[in-house]
Amino acid sequence: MLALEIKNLNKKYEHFELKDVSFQLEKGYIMGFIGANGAGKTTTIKSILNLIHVDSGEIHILGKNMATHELELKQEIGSAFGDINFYTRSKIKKLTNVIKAFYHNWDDQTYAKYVKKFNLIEDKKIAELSTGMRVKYSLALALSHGAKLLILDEPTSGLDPVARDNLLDTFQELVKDGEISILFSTHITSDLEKCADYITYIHNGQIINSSEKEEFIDTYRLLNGSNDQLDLVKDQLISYKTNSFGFTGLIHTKDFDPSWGVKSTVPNLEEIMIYFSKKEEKYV
Ligand SMILES: Nc1ncnc2c1ncn2[C@@H]1O[C@H](COP(=O)(O)OP(=O)(O)OP(=O)(O)O)[C@@H](O)[C@H]1O
Repeated sequence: MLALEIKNLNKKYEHFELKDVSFQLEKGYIMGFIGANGAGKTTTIKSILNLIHVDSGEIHILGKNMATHELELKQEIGSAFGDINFYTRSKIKKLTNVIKAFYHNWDDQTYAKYVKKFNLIEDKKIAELSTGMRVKYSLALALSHGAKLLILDEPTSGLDPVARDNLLDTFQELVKDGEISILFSTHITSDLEKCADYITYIHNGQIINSSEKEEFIDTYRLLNGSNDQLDLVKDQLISYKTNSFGFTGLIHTKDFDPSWGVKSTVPNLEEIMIYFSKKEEKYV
């Protein structure tokens, strides 16, 4: 079953456009949503949650159309935005009491369990919480109302390495039973190397690749060669950089011909993102 299916999403701003964004997330898995600053991650996430009006496209969550089942589906979705400060002067305890009234499946025991697990102090005001605590509080709320799909916008940005690692462990624990699915955006590629099952990569408002992590990486090769070899392969490269020894460039595996005799390695996610960002300035 699909936890999330996005079909041909289009949204135009004056200087930016989401173009035919489509991807899907299988239930019980973690998908990392990556892209450079301004690539369209938050716009996509807000579109999924119906927080902004889209020009066209369809969102299906747990098999139901978001446009026609929004109220019902909001019960099943938990979301967190790394940078949103909501009701900052309220204490956790008070805010929880307001929020829980909106959810049919709210469970006080589950909430108490996560407050303890995440070391949340209920007498603290939201303004007093660290970035990591805010994300954890959002997660505690989502899990206490039985959310089956977590949509998290940069939940790990602003966290120190230890807090990030803990949060990623929590994500893996949450999906273990196959009931909960997580879509989270990030530009920290090591987060994905650690815990994502699937990766969706957005670049300039368009989905470049959405696939299982190993398959995603296997789509590309990094080539290293001399300047003479560069002349041979240039046209096939996504982009390349030159240095005093020759060149390094990214290529689609399907376009790579071993008979060229050019050294090839498997890139990491960071290298893939870097060379895609150079695509527009190809032949620099
Ligand atoms: N309300 C808006 N009106 C006009 N343009 C907007 C609006 N919201 C976002 N944009 C533009 O859309 C583009 C994509 O922004 P978005 O926030 O989706 O990127 P992002 O991938 O989440 O980036 P980051 O990693 O920096 O958070 C940016 O160029 C941004 O300026």
